[in-house]
Amino acid sequence: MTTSTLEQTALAVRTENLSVRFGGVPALDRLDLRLAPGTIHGLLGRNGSGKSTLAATLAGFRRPDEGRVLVESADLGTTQEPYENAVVTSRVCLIRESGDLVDAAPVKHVLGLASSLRPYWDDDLAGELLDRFEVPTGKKVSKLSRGKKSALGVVLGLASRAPLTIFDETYLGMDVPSRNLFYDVLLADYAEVPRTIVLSTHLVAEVSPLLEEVVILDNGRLVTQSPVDALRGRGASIVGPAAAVDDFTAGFTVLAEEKLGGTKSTTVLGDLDPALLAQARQAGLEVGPVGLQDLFVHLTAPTPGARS
Ligand SMILES: Nc1ncnc2c1ncn2[C@@H]1O[C@H](COP(=O)(O)OP(=O)(O)OP(=O)(O)O)[C@@H](O)[C@H]1O
Repeated sequence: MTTSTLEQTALAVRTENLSVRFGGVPALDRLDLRLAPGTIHGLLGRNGSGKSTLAATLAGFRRPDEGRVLVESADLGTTQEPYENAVVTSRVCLIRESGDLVDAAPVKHVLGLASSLRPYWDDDLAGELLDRFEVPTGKKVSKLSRGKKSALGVVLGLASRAPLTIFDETYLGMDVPSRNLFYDVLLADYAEVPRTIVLSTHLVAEVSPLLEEVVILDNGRLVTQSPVDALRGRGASIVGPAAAVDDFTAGFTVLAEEKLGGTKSTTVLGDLDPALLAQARQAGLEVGPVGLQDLFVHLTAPTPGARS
């Protein structure tokens, strides 16, 4: 399969009024989302916000209680729903933290199964990644450490080259060097074979450099969906002499503050117009975009009376 053919297959996803309930309690509450094809999306939310439920529903593992999930691609022809739809599910790869791996099976068999089931599977990539993550292919899955199980999940997800690939906290079990390797290989392979990728996580600071668009959930509801740049433009970080920073940021909603000696960095919410930017420069202050993590914490902060 050539790269241009693969570009034709990148799946666009949308949800309409999507709700999923457990025992009558909504885990997803009337979500209207759009995931652009050929884009790396961050699916962000605090614990219990509905990320895994959404990931499973997008992948066709769950039937919506209300509303629907719709996917389309240039080569699919028609818009289709993933649930109980083999044509769509062969194009979607969901890798969960649990791994969904048969513990008794040797790693080699898991790879053989993936290669036979996944139409876009790339054996060379799988081999290269297994080497780089040092996953022992002769062992049974049950004998792998947590980190190596996660690495195997990452290999399965990337080598599947599925038009919609979803990593649901897959890499949590991996140590920092392995996670960094994951981010590097993900970006490199995405550049080679563009597809729709969803990274579900609460490690916001760590994954933010990879993301092009984000969906933020809170208590099953959509807080915001936005390109990362637009989101980061919703605030600013002001750095400079502490007193000057305090003067300048008085009256703004402060998201975060950090002080080192006489220098302070304050992150504020709000649009800084050109006049304010000029004023900041005159006061010797540096103005940068807001960190995604600061915005995330602000946007998902508990509000009095909110459902727990
Ligand atoms: N199988 C289930 N049975 C009952 N309730 C469930 C089930 N799965 C999820 N829930 C509930 O649905 C809500 C959303 O859970 P979900 O696992 O989707 O959130 P999450 O954002 O992935 O959380 P985390 O970051 O902690 O993994 C939670 O209130 C959770 O308790």
